[in-house]
Amino acid sequence: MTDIQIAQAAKKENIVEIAKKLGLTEDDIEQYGKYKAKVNLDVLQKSKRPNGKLILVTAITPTPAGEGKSTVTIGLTQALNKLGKLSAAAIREPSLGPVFGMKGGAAGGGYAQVVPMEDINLHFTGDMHAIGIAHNLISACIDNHINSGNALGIDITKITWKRVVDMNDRALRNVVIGLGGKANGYPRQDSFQITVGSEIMAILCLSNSITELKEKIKNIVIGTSVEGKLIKVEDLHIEGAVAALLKDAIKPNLVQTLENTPVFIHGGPFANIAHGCNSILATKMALKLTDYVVTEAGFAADLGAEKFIDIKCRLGGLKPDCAVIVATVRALEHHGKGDLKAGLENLDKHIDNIKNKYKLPLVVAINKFITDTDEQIAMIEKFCNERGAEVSLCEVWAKGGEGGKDLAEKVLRAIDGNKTEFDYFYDINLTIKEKIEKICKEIYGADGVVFAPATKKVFDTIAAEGLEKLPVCMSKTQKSISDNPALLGKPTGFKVTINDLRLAVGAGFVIAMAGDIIDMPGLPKKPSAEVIDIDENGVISGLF
Ligand SMILES: Nc1ncnc2c1ncn2[C@@H]1O[C@H](COP(=O)(O)OP(=O)(O)O)[C@@H](O)[C@H]1O
Ligand SMILES: O=COP(=O)(O)O
Repeated sequence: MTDIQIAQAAKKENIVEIAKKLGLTEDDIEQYGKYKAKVNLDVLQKSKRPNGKLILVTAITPTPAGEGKSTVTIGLTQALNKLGKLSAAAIREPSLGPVFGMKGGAAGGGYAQVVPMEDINLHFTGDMHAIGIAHNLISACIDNHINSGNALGIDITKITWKRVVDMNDRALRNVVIGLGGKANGYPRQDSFQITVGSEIMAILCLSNSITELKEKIKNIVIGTSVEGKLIKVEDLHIEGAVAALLKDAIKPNLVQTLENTPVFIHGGPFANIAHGCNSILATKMALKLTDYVVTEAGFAADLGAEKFIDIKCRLGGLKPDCAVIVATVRALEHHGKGDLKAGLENLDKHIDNIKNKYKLPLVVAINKFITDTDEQIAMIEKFCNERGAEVSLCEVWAKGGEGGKDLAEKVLRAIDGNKTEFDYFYDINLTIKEKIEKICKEIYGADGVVFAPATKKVFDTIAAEGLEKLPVCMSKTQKSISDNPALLGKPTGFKVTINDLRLAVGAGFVIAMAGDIIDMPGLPKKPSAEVIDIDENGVISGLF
């Protein structure tokens, strides 16, 4: 059976029953049909439970299909519940870009899925659309302000705020707007990014309250004036309207796994162009209501995990208790150019980073595919044992929670035996340049960093505006630990090139654009859109 067939055959429980497992009543949730709900933020104050433990699921450097972080995250929370532990997953909402592109959905796979998967992978509860409209309201107000006399003196060649759409559409990377004469405004170059790369998405994911959400929106920098002054959303007096559009989106969503265990889904930033983690609010809510929260951060440990620690945990006051690194035979063979043993060096680097840089106890989860042989699995297990890394053969895709019990037991032991004192990877008092250099040298293994001439002006602004103490959001390819997609395995002898810096003052970080990373993906030659369909009864097919 395909993922969607398994999901559609699932025996779902009414979302009120799932909420009850968390000690929530119908007054604590706002139902979106029988199987979806939003959870009211006051639950965070009402729950008197001590915080649960936080487990981060990350991965080795993935193939384009992904190596199973969402699948293992969902399977692990299913397994913990099977062991009698009250556990919830906290994951990101899928973007329509990959759903209609190549990668497919992000609701797990096999017998480790969140349901209703077609809702979750399509419009869900509308958060992605709300985030997009909130973002584009700012864009419309910028052009309207300029068209109405430009009292702020916005330099139309230095507007850094783009427009968004939640779709992979390369044709929108560089556009000209305002054509057709005076009645239509004024012509200027503009650009679209995919909604999940929007600073509004980051703000929604990194806010601890609606008050903080509004404050962050006020601080969004949209560009500079002709005198070089930073122009912020508050200068346009629209932060209230932008926040109002997010009145429902700010509330975390509650759904369930195939085994009727609770899952929070909230926010969906990619981890190559953005910080790659689900929201602080959903994670805090899950921690308040359960004993073990399993969350995931996008792509590999050099991207999502680093930003989970240095951005999400730092801004949310969160402390992870254990990390799971998902490894697969196919990805390791990919890194070894067909030679699994050679590809193990990629796993080696990620184990080193998590153990010695992020200082977290870890378990390697071998996400078993039906094509894997016993010899291949044994080779990975032997490598981990020699490395002193705990390892578990994870079969949650094929067996659901039952296939994740060994992993769950090893994670519980790793948490109980954890003696390390968690700390962020870098000192926030370093300069932005020092933070970038520390990440590139120690996490990526670079010999050094080259800053393109275009970054100098931004560094000057960072210094002049007192922004040095912000965290850094590294934006780079997910295909390599370096900034060069062609460098597989554990690259050495390379430098990282920072081509651009962007001020995400609202979200609270500086984005460092490394290599040729772009924030509007394109569709593949054969997009998944060609196989997705709906029948007369409204049954969707082709989603995966
Ligand atoms: N063990 C497995 N066997 C077969 N397919 C799998 C397995 N694990 C994951 N997949 C599939 O691989 C794709 C990526 O899995 P996903 O969990 O979304 O990865 P990630 O979250 O790391 O991107 C999905 O289509 C999923 O169904
Ligand atoms: O941002 C990317 O996330 P995945 O690794 O789940 O595709």
